[in-house]
Amino acid sequence: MKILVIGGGNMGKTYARSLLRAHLVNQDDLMILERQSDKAELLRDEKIGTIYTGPETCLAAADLIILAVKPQDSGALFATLRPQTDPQQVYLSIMAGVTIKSIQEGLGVDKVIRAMPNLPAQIGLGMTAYTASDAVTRIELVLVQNLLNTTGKAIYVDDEYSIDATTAISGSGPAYVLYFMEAMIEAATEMGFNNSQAELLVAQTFRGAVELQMKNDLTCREWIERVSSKGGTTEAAMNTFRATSVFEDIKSGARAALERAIELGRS
Ligand SMILES: NC(=O)C1=CN([C@@H]2O[C@H](COP(=O)(O)OP(=O)(O)OC[C@H]3O[C@@H](n4cnc5c(N)ncnc54)[C@H](O)[C@@H]3O)[C@@H](O)[C@H]2O)C=CC1
Ligand SMILES: O=C(O)[C@@H]1CCC=N1
Repeated sequence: MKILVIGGGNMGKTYARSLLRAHLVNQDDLMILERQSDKAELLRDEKIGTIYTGPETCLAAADLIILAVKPQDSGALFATLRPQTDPQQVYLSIMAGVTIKSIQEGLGVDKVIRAMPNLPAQIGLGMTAYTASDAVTRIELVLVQNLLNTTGKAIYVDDEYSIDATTAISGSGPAYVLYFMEAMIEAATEMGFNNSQAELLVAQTFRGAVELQMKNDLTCREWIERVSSKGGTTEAAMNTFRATSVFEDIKSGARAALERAIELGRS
């Protein structure tokens, strides 16, 4: 099976590297199409498959095509691919917002899987949700599931609204978490730690809290209670947080991401 990744940016490279690392494909069967020649040149140095800057020779040779360009670039991409697409090909899109219907219409194909991964896929700790058009066979779906599993965990969802909602939670979510980390790192440096001490204190705290939450069946609130001593320091911090709208603000941010995903699907 030959795989073509279109878009050699953050996510396209992540998929190419994961597929090779997991031995799901070998160098000879992996192609990357990256329109920017300077980026294409850097990709060639990485030895992650054969690199192309135009679709002419690579598209027809591919059985599975991963669409990893920005949603705003999808219309122009579809126009260049459409004359050479083949209905037997399976298209896996990771573009935020772009609907299965618009991919089918834009490319003149039926077999489309829409997935929403996230950046930790780079280190095998990604979270992906995916769904598929009716034309995708069970075997093709399992194949793509195996591919997604090389980047972390993956769940199948029934509808595209859930893909947009996944975008708002786990797709964009790493940025929310890193923003919280950034604030804590800044607080630590203001308290006198140097940058690397501050980063270690904060990163290890996040790692520990996440592992606790994932390995045990307590809720976040129950864990917060276990950290908080009556009249202690955590309580002082939590009371300050609760006196502000930070909790609701985080939810508003996630909702704004959902609205934007839906909007991207309309444009
Ligand atoms: N960055 C992230 O954390 C996540 C991104 N996504 C989705 O993944 C997609 C890619 O995102 P990134 O990798 O971050 O973007 P990026 O900007 O790093 O990479 C996109 C690449 O596509 C190339 N490209 C654009 N049009 C092209 C064309 N017609 N032919 C060939 N190459 C073309 C660009 O030159 C660029 O190198 C987006 O649709 C985004 O919604 C999904 C989940 C997480
Ligand atoms: O910000 C974005 O639009 C993409 C989708 C999820 C993460 N990055």
